[in-house]
Amino acid sequence: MAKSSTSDMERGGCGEEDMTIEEFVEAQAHIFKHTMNYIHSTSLKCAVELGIPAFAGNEFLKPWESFGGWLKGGDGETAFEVAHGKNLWNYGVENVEFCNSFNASMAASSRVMSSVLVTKYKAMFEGVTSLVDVGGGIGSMGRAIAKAFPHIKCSVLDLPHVVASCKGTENLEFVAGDMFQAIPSADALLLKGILHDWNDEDSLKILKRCREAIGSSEKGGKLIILDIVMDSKATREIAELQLFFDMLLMVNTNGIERSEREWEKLFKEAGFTSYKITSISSFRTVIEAFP
Ligand SMILES: C[S@@+](CC[C@H](N)C(=O)[O-])C[C@H]1O[C@@H](n2cnc3c(N)ncnc32)[C@H](O)[C@@H]1O
Repeated sequence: MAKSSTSDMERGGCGEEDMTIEEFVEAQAHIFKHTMNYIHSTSLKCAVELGIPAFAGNEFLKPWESFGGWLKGGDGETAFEVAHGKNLWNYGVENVEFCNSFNASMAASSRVMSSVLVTKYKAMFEGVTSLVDVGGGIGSMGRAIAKAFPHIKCSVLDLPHVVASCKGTENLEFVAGDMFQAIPSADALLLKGILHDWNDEDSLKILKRCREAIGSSEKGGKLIILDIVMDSKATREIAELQLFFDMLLMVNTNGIERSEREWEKLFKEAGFTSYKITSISSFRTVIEAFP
């Protein structure tokens, strides 16, 4: 769910034509409460996999106070920006403790997911000799792939302040950069929890850079995207959890959780011709996209 224009929101927005903003916020609060109950009832491992600890700090609670005003058309691209004066990624440049704690939570989530990916779904890496983890944080996923597949040359691309003190290994290197500007060429690009952080316009820019980066791969190249695919047939609990993440993204990053139809549209516009969806848990999905 992305922020609609003010007039859209005032008309009810978000496909709920006769909902007022107050009713909308109330409905979101309801989902939030149920989701918290669900998370409480799941294992710690599940909460870590979902990256929940990353969103439990004060920095992520404060934007909710600005949420109502922001929805009504307040300044700032996100409620996070209203609360902190900067977007999430720029805020991390100067707030080292916050940045470290966010990166550590993401790394913990990637540790849980990578162990499943490199064992149960190792076929996805067949024929791959080089891979870039785009927005790969401090390299938890990259390290697991480099270790499991020593023949794959792995790179982790992230913002300079994130990778500044990360050390590589024989087949793992860290690249400081901006995925909107350039992505190193490779047979495969992995994007975990990246595209859902951005609206369609920005996601398309990233996908076009990805398309360029795999363009010269002799093997044809592919993207391995780990994100959510919103599913209208999901159980109520899972649907609420997915909507909860959709709200977290709307409040903090101007991102969106997408349905298959929305993913497909983005892939087509970015020059990908086919894709394959594999559900790896009740909540998370891998989408392989091919040029
Ligand atoms: C939600 S985190 C996901 C991290 C990692 N993929 C994972 O799941 O553990 C998003 C990542 O994108 C990075 N990022 C944000 N803007 C970026 C940019 N312009 N270029 C490269 N990385 C960026 C952030 O620093 C952060 O590490």
